[in-house]
This record gives sequence, C-alpha cells and structure tokens, in this order.
Amino acid sequence: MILTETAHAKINLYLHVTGRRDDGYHLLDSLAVFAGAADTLFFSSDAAALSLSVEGPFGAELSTDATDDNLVMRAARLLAAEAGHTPTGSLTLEKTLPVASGIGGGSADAAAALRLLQQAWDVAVSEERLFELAEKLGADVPVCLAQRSARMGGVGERLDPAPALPDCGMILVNCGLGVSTPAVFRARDGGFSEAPALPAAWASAAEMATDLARLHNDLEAAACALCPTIRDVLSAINALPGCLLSRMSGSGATCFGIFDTPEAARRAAAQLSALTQARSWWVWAGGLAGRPKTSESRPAA
Ligand SMILES: C[C@@](CO)(OP(=O)(O)O)[C@H](O)COP(=O)(O)OP(=O)(O)OC[C@H]1O[C@@H](n2ccc(N)nc2=O)[C@H](O)[C@@H]1O
Ligand SMILES: Nc1ncnc2c1ncn2[C@@H]1O[C@H](COP(=O)(O)OP(=O)(O)O)[C@@H](O)[C@H]1O
Repeated sequence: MILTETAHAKINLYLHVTGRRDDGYHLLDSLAVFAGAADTLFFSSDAAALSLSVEGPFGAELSTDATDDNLVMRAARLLAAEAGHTPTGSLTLEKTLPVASGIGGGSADAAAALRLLQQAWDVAVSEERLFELAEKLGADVPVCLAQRSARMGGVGERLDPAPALPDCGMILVNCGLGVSTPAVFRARDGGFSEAPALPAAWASAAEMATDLARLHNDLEAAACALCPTIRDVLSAINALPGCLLSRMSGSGATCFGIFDTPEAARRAAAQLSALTQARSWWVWAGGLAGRPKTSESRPAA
C-alpha cells in the first residue's frame, strides 16, 4: 500500500505581533492561507521499522544525519506514542519548498505526517487530541494540520475563520538565504499591534489587496535587517506587471505577491525569472490551495 499526502506552503498574508507570553513566545494575529506549492509525503507499508528518506530539490538541505530530528519523524513518534502503536513503514519526503523560509515547510510536513500516519496505521486519535499533538510540534503545526485558511491567534494554536478568499494568483520568491525564526523574533524591535476586523469575504483579489495594504508583517523589518536581500526581492515582486501587493511571509525570507489570477502570476513569474538578479532565486507561481485529502497512489517513477 502506498499513501500520499501533500504539505502545502503556509503564507502569512499579514502578521501582527500582539503581545508576548511569559515563556518568551509571541502572541500573533495572522491570516494564514495555503498556496498550491507543496512538499509531498509518501508512505509505503513495506518496512518493519519506520524510516524516512528525503528527496527533491531542497532535500539536500536537510541533513541525513539529522533524519531522526526531522519534523516528520518527530510527528510520527509522537503519534505512535499517543496511540500505543509500533511505528512501521517507510516514508519518503519530496522536499520542494525551501527550508527555514517563512512558509512553514517543516510544519506542513509534520502536519502531513500526522494526517497520513493516522490513516496508514489506522489509529484512533480524536481530532482534538491530534491538534494538541500538533501544538507540541511547533506553533505553526496546528494551522498546517487543518490546512485551510485561518486567522491565527494565541501563539498560533487558536484558529478562527478567515474571510472567504477570491480565486487570486500568487507568486512566491525566496532568495536562497535561510532565516532563523527565533533570531527574527529576537531581533524584532517594536511594540505590539492589533489587526482590525476583517470582512466575511473578499470578492476580488484587488479588494483583498486593498484591505491587506492597511496591515503589515511585524517581522519584516527585523528579517530585512538580518537578510537585506529580502528588500531586493520585495522590490522585484512589486515591480512586476499586475502585482497588487507584495509582502514577506512569516519570519522570512520568502516573499509573496498577489495577482488577479493564477495566470497573471505565472506570466509575472516568467518575467521575474528572466532577470539576472533572480537567476539563483526560487520562484513559484499559481493559485491558492484548498484542503486536500490523503490519496492512495504511487509516486511518479
Ligand atoms: C513566524 C511563523 C508565523 O506563522 O512562521 P514561520 O516563519 O516559521 O513560517 C510561526 O509563528 C513560527 O512557527 P514555528 O516555526 O512552528 O515556530 P516554533 O518552532 O514553535 O518556534 C520557533 C521559535 O520561534 C519563536 N516563536 C515562534 C512562534 C511564536 N508565536 N512566537 C515566538 O516567539 C520562539 O523563539 C520559538 O522558539
Ligand atoms: N521536514 C522538514 N522540512 C523543513 N525543515 C525541517 C524539517 N524537519 C526539521 N526541519 C528544521 O526546521 C527548521 C524550520 O524549517 P521550516 O519549517 O522550513 O521553516 P519556516 O517555518 O521558517 O518556513 C529548519 O531549520 C530545519 O532544520
């Protein structure tokens, strides 16, 4: 049996830091959405002891020495311990999202592992408990477990409904420099800001971009100070025809641009990729993702 699960990139359309907990974690108000860009996790029931191999364009950035520390394995061990199940099978992670880049790739992989292994091992863990396990794995893992747009509160564990989103286009650009999330939170210099009420729905990408322009990412300045190339990326996205809004996601360094349609985003990405400056950058374009289901299939040969 081979099962497949997609782990979509999480994009913070805005991120306001609203306070700080006694343990140092920051309270956030952030609108998280999921882009079509995704890692893929495969499970095969052929092995007696659980193993993980990491492949794909960004696979080499995750050390094979640290496979046991990979968030996928940490999620697997946590689920197995919770369910009293012996962890079995072989997992393959196709890593296509840049690592440590503000789009929650590791968190999405951990969440995908929880969804996939719950089905593969046929273990009964309530949805509420699965979210508690997700929270233990990282602040971004709960929203990635739900894998649908949400307004995140608390340190990321509180998920409130997001406005209904238009069928917009998105471009994601990463300059290739990893930015450490704790370092960005530490470097942040500024107060706390609440975000205003959001509408129940945005009818168009333009309407959404107008509202988002009044909001911001409170981590952008700190990330730019640690990695000044982020400013070049933001300027390059902003200069693309049809770009309605450009902003950094999460703690960076990936930045996004909003476009009217996925086609407009793809045309802009082709233009961006032709620039000498962007030759070494990771560029993705397309639309937003809905919540996918675990599917039984085979990895491409
Ligand atoms: C900033 C965000 C926004 O969605 O995204 P990314 O940049 O990681 O994609 C997240 O809050 C990141 O979530 P995640 O990457 O799971 O963070 P964790 O592993 O739990 O925490 C890493 C470190 O970030 C800091 N941290 C994280 C979350 C939070 N609400 N406050 C914090 O101060 C803490 O220093 C913590 O030790
Ligand atoms: N499956 C994984 N994918 C990405 N990073 C992982 C994974 N497992 C562990 N990590 C570690 O988690 C850290 C954060 O990675 P990632 O989730 O990609 O960052 P971000 O949330 O900023 O996009 C990295 O430094 C990496 O070493």
